[in-house]
Amino acid sequence: MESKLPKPPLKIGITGCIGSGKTTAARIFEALGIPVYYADDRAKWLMANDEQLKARIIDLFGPEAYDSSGALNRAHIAQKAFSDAGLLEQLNAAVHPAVGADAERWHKEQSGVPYTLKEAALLYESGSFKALDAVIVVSAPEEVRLRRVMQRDGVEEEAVRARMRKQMPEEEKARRADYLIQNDGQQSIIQQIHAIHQQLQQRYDEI
Ligand SMILES: CC(C)(COP(=O)(O)OP(=O)(O)OC[C@H]1O[C@@H](n2cnc3c(N)ncnc32)[C@H](O)[C@@H]1O)[C@@H](O)C(=O)NCCC(=O)NCCS
Ligand SMILES: Nc1ncnc2c1ncn2[C@@H]1O[C@H](COP(=O)(O)OP(=O)(O)OP(=O)(O)O)[C@@H](O)[C@H]1O
Repeated sequence: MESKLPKPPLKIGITGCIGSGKTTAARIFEALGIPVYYADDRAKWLMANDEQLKARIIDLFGPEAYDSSGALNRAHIAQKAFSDAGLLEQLNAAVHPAVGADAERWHKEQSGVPYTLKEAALLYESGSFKALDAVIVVSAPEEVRLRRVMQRDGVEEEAVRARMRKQMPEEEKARRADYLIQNDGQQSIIQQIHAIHQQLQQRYDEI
């Protein structure tokens, strides 16, 4: 007898430059019932809990990379990594494959939904977009992004610009996007997200 397995969900990514609003947008998709993998958060969890990754981070950043309770010293790592291109490259090379494998495991556990979302700042830069069916890019002008992050994190302009310099330019991401959300503060992202959600549901139905 022919058995019909339920179709696995599509793998969709959501990305954008620092402060574009990708986490804000991902939370709205989550409210529509879509499971979201938050790569930045998960990366930090893995960096604090995966013994092999921890050993590599101590190699790169010294024992100060963790405090006495074993928590990740984000400020120490950020200060060193974003001012030393070689070190950032080595950090990325250690963290990105671990996150990629973890995201794959997570996706396999999801069912009964038309698609899942992987929210990550560096989907294009890390190459992990290749494992996805489509990518949504959240876009906002640089000055808006800068202001939002300075306000959200209480940091100086230069700290944000140091991260901006390590990311693919906004225009390039927008050009590559399968779906684009404009989050310049002028147009409603809720309507845009709703429209993309419907298109993705349709895409799943047509597989
Ligand atoms: C340096 C760390 C500890 C700083 O932590 P912090 O809480 O301040 O930032 P968080 O991880 O939440 O990232 C905030 C934003 O910074 C930018 N950013 C983070 N890592 C990178 C990177 N490797 N390259 C460029 N931009 C980055 C992104 O826009 C990201 O959304 C952390 O960012 C890190 O470990 N980064 C390297 C691993 C990585 O690439 N993680 C992100 C995706 S898997
Ligand atoms: N349309 C908007 N109007 C006003 N504030 C917004 C809007 N979108 C996002 N923000 C605010 O801007 C800040 C950055 O948004 P968010 O954290 O979602 O960006 P992100 O792309 O995930 O950033 P990062 O790359 O640092 O992880 C947050 O404080 C968020 O509340």
